[in-house]
Amino acid sequence: MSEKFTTENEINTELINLSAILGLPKGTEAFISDIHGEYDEFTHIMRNGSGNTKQKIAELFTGRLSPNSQKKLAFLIYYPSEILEQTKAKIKDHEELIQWYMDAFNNLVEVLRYAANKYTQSKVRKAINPDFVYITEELLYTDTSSETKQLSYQNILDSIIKLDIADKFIIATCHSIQRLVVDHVHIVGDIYDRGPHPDYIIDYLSHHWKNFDFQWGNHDILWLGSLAGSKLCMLNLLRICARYDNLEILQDSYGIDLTPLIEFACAHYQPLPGFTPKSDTGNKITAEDNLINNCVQQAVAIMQFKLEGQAIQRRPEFKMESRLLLSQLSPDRQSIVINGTTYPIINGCFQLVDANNPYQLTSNEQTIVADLMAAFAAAPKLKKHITYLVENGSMYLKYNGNLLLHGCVPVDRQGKLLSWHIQGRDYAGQSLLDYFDKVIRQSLHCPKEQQSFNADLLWYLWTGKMSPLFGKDQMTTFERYFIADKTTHVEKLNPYFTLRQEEWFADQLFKDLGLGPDAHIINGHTPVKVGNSPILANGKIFVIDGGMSKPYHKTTGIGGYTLLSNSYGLQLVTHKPFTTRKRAIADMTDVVSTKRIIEQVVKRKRVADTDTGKEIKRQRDELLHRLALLHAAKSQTKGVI
Ligand SMILES: O=P(O)(O)OC[C@H]1O[C@](O)(COP(=O)(O)O)[C@@H](O)[C@@H]1O
Ligand SMILES: [Mn+2]
Repeated sequence: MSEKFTTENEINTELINLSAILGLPKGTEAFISDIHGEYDEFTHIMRNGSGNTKQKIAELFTGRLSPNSQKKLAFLIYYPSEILEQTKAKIKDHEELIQWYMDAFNNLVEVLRYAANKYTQSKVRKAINPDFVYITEELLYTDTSSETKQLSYQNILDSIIKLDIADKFIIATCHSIQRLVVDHVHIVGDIYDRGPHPDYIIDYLSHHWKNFDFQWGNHDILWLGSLAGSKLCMLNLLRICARYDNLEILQDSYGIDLTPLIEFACAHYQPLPGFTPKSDTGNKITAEDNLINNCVQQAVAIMQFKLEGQAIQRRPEFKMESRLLLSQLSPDRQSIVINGTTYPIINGCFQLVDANNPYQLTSNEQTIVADLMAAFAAAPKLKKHITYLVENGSMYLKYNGNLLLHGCVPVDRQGKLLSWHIQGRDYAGQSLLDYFDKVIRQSLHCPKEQQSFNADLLWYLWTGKMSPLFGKDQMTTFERYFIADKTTHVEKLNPYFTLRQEEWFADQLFKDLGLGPDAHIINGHTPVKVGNSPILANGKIFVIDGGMSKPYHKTTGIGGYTLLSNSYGLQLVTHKPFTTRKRAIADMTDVVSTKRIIEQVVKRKRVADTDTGKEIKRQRDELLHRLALLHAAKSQTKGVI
């Protein structure tokens, strides 16, 4: 601002502009979590403004458009290219098509005007395709009550059709509406893993969306960690990619050559039932991919367990000795002793584990891991995406008085903050979150230090007991592969997850974390099962795991939840499971099933009541000060004369 607004006139104009913004209603924030690479489902939610567009259409058109026509209009806004194509294939009569275009223009401009009324004209202009700014503004701000204006409005619409830019205009207007119905998007973690296209999600956000932020999830940490020099993060993500039939993300999207790994895996391992990959797309996995995924998963899991053993021994402060499992195997590898109990081994694949030195990689394994690390570090698109995730993300975020955090704040059974002693200091609550945040940024800044403390700490963030992003006492990956007895698979959640039902606990957390009494905490991470409520602690804590991960639909029974915060309060949106984009368009299935009002404020919230408002007020004070200086200088000059 320092160079701008120097003359009295400029300052006055900006002061008027800022006051106008402060008086506008607060923009709508959407909270989405656990997208897990489900790009189509994620964009479906973004396209429908997390249910907001449908609501705006109903508010505007009930009594004028039938429910079915409202749905058609909504789908035109969500998927303009596809709906245009469908419509043109159906309507053969020219006159009828012209009428369809006219109706579409009018309806879309009306929705755009309604969505835009919360913003300044300059903000709306930024949401309009530059090719159509003039036309759109003419249509948007024309008062059609006068006869001459009506004629000019009609002429514009006629010209759009005659000039053959009707389709382009419709598509651009629909995109502008999509951009305006939600003002700010928060992604509360886990963009990566399991689903096919986290890469598209990052691309989409970087190209289409200005106002958003990420709070990292434990799965995102694996990707950040891989670039920060953690072999363990890389091996974990590779194993998950193979488990979910998604090695393509590495090979095709990020250009990482997995051929040596695949050849190695297929040469040393035979398919085993416990390593059968899960299909995320619903498509049948080919026999060849089945074999590759199965063997790669085994090869990588074994390297992971070996290097985990080394890290646990290297870092006694992590207190993870109970996870040293390879050394607990019987000499014949047919059984294992855990906590004094002997369990038979299933899916055993320990042929490359040296009984005398179980945590040592073979020389082939060492080469494979080193080459993969180098390939990850040299993949430009991966680097770009991860840098984007780091620069626009954080461990947690305080925004408009609320706290956004993927997992939990580690506490004991009484709800007292648990303290972690690391690198000579104690960290708890916010200082623990800040500590991890700092380490992440540092490690990505100097990613070369493999085996470094920071790299190990990133792996700890994935799987350690004091990790706010994981929030469980242990990750039982080994037991889940190799032991049939399900009691060994249990991962105990931190007491936070039970206590967060209680209002007193929420109030206490607000105090501990420096939040106001009207705050909310928004978490992701744990899928909400049917019958359980995502609204906890009397509406002070929300779990909005989007439940988008397809293999998890069985657990949740629904698609998941998102949360909206607008100028009137908070609304919880329930989504039905999403199948495919094609099916969603063909059946016009709006995945939004219900919208529940959680909290309604008596006084509508304005921009002045938000964090942006605070910044604007700061700017206003600076300008007022500048103006006072100008006035003082002026009166001094007058005095001299
Ligand atoms: O369903 P999968 O692929 O076996 O994954 C289970 C593992 O994922 C985790 O739940 C972590 O992932 P989430 O953050 O998605 O919960 C582990 O605690 C668990 O061991
Ligand atoms: Mn998670």
